[in-house]
Order: sequence, then structure tokens, then C-alpha cells
Amino acid sequence: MADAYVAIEGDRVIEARARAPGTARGELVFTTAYTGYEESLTDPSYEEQVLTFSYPLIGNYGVREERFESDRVHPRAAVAREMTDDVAEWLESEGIPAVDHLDTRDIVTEIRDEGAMKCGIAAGPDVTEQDALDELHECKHMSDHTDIGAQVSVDDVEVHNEGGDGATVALVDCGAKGSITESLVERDAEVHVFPYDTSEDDVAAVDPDLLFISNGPGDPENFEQAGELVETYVGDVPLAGICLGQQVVANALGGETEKMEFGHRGVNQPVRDLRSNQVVMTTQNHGYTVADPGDKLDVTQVNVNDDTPEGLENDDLNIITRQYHPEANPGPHDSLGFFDDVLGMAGE
Ligand SMILES: NC(=O)CC[C@H](N)C(=O)O
Repeated sequence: MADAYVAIEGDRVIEARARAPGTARGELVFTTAYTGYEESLTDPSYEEQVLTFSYPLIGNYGVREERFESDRVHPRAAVAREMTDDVAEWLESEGIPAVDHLDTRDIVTEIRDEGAMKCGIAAGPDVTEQDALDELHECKHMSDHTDIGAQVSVDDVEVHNEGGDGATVALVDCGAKGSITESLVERDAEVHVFPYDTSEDDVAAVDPDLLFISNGPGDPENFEQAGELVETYVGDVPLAGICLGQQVVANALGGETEKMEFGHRGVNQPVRDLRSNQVVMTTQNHGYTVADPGDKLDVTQVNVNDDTPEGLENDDLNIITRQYHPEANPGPHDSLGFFDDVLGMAGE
């Protein structure tokens, strides 16, 4: 007998097995990544989402803290065809409901047909279908999480590699993955990690060589303060952005973003560079996209599958942004050179 339920839009309820107990709600999305579950589950960009793994076996190489991208699990719940005890115990210890023994192909097909959707989850010996439906009915649209930045950002400024020989980077933490800071520090940068709503004065005080807007969860239009920093610094200081960072930069410079149907989440998304015509494989996790880059930014890279913008640049204003995740945690490593390019703009 089922001891877990996943309720999706249209009030359809799918039976499952409880692997970590509890109730939760969020935007139901899927990743096609076949490795990297530790990184995905700790990626702050999954805040307020329920993550379904399309790869059928999750957890087969254990759980190791050194692979985590932040200090907690961010999806509200996890769904897999088969989840190992290691992962189930980790999620339980974090208070994150998890379910398996359901047909994840069905869920993925539903999301591909209908788009990312609201869902409710209830798992554990005493739960009912109605508990999952109640969660579903309480679920908000992703764009209505207007203060999502506060849920994932640092509260106070953190400095990494103080006194480093390289560039001084102001990294605006909209929910930054740890490996972005690591990628900059490995290249000798002194990285000042600022809260998502930091003031211009705080950033000015460190006299940055590069303003870097991080990845993050939810709708980029809910990150107005980061956009204001972009407007302040454009032309004076080189600008870089990853994922939500690309979207915030585009919105601030006269462009527009929109919600995608079901987004890109996985580790084999092909991206073509329009200048070199080279294709690289990339790691992705996004549900919004730049619909119009505005007149200050050129689209320099596109997704081979659907032509959406993957890279925006302005050589005169020193701006480089990427929709995918060049820090490559999990991999592939094809696009790590992004960090050399943006630090190059900063004079390194
Ligand atoms: N990884 C990210 O930064 C995601 C950006 C944004 N939240 C989106 O879903 O499109």
C-alpha cells in the first residue's frame, strides 16, 4: 500500500513510497542529470521547487559533504524512481520529504506536455491523498515568491581569499553556488560576497574590478536591487553573470525575461557559440529565459535545442553573462574558461 502521494495540477494524485517523511509543496520540475544529485540537491536555485530526477537510480555513489554547493538542501522535496538509503537518510535528516517507487517517466512526460506545474507531496505512515492535495492548493506560482532572495542569500558580507593577488570581485549572492566563489578564488581573486539586496555604498567601498551577479532561484524580476547595481556600474566596472545573473543583467539593461514552459535542467545541454561556431556541453538549471536582450547586449551563444540565448556580451562595456553554469558542479567542464574570460575583463 502506498504511504506517499504526489498531487499535481488538475488534482491528479500519484501514489509512491515514502523515503523521507513530511509534507511539502513547490514547483514540480525535472532534471535529466544522471550524476550530480548532491550538487543539485544543495543548489540554492532549486529553492521552492520539487525536484524530480529522470535518471532512475539516485544515490549510487553515496553522499559526501565536499560535493555540496551550499549548507542545506534547497528543493522542498525530492522525487526519484529509486533512491538509495544514503540519500533518503540525508534528506530525512534535513527535514526534506522524499518519495520513490513511482513512474517518473510519467511525471516528466506530464511536465513536458503541460509545463512546470504546482505540486503537493505527503509522505509517511499517517498521510492521506488529501494531505498532498491540501499542499497543492496552497502552492504559489514561482513568480509570487517575491522575497525569495532573502531565503538563500548571505546575511552579511563574506570575504574569501582576502589579500589575494588577483582581481577584487563583488559577487552579489542571489543564491550563489559555492563553486562559483571557488572558481574565482582558484584564479587568485579576492571575492566579496554581498547580500542580494546590498547597497551601492557597500559595493563601492571595496572598489571592485568586477561586479558578478550570481545564479539564484525564482523570477529574476524579484531581484530589483541587483538590477540597480548593474545600472549603476555598467560602463564603469566589468560585469559578469551566471544564470539568474544573466537574466538580471538583461532586465537592468533594457531587456526582458519570460518564464519557459518547462526549462532546462541537466548536464548535457548543447550550446553553440555564434562567433566560433563551436558547440560545448553545459550544465543547466533554469526555468526563465531572456526573451529580449535589449539593445546593449548581443546574443553570442544559443541553445542548440531551442535557440534560447545562452550567452550575452558587450565588448565595449565589458559584459559577459551565461545562462548555463560554467562552474560545472556537476560537470561537464567544457565552459570553465568563462572564469578566465571574465577575470580577463577585470584586468587579470
Ligand atoms: N540557476 C539559476 O540561476 C536559475 C535562474 C532562475 N531562477 C530560473 O529558473 O531561470
